[in-house]
Amino acid sequence: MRYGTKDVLHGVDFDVRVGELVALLGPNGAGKSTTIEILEGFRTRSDGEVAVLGVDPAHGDERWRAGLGVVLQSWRDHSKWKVRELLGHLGRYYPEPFDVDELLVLVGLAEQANQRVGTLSGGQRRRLDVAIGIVGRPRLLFLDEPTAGFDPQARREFHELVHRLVDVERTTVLLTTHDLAEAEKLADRILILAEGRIVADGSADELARAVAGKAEIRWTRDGERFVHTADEVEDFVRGLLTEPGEPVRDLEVRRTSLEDTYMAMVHKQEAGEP
Ligand SMILES: Nc1ncnc2c1ncn2[C@@H]1O[C@H](COP(=O)(O)OP(=O)(O)OP(=O)(O)O)[C@@H](O)[C@H]1O
Repeated sequence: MRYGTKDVLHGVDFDVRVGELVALLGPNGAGKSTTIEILEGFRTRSDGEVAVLGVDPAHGDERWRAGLGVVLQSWRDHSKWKVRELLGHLGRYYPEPFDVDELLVLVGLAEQANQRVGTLSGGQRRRLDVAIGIVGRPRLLFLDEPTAGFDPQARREFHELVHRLVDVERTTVLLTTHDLAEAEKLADRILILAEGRIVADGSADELARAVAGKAEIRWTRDGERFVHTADEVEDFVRGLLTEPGEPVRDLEVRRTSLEDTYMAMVHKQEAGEP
């Protein structure tokens, strides 16, 4: 993808399977929004091939668009509407919308059904954004930094909602986030984008193993603290526990975190390493 004379995406090539939740990670300016906007049909690509629900987004019609869910911060324009009325109204634009009461329960807004949008809390408004994004029962949902600004409780509730959408509705989700714990918790697969290229593609575990297969093992024995890195954790721990001598205490096994992996992958790309 090129803006003017500047190429911002290079050979970005990936497939998302039905029912999969894929997280797109990357530093600021990596090209996440550009990628998502091309897939949503909001931005015309300068080159390459794209198919979303079997259709080129540059030529997607109304029916195609009805299969997509896009979560925008749209509530601000609707502050005088009551929650139930707004969802009922928006649902009429789709061929097979959610039943409004079912949707309110799904997103956890049943108690706020008759409240005006302008009186909802930040977390409740974000749930309403999601409800608006999914009112047409999309097959594919785009979530762009969905929990930015959430408190821990609202974040947890939002994660449960996304899990329900994937498990119960079989919705396919493409999510961007800067929250690595969120990606690790939600995503079946993680794509890391750096400088417009995909530098990693796999589950959180697979990515961690690709960077460093080792795990760090810590323990205390006879009042002394020990740290060791090992490839074969189970073998090492079994040996440790069956060794004669003082008992092992405070045993901890720490795998490479997604943050370690992410930093290593992005740094490698930025340093121009193969
Ligand atoms: N309309 C535009 N015209 C020119 N350049 C643009 C335009 N939109 C984005 N860019 C450039 O394209 C690159 C990718 O931007 P993009 O917004 O896709 O990144 P991002 O990964 O979503 O970043 P962030 O995490 O900051 O949201 C950046 O270098 C940005 O400056």
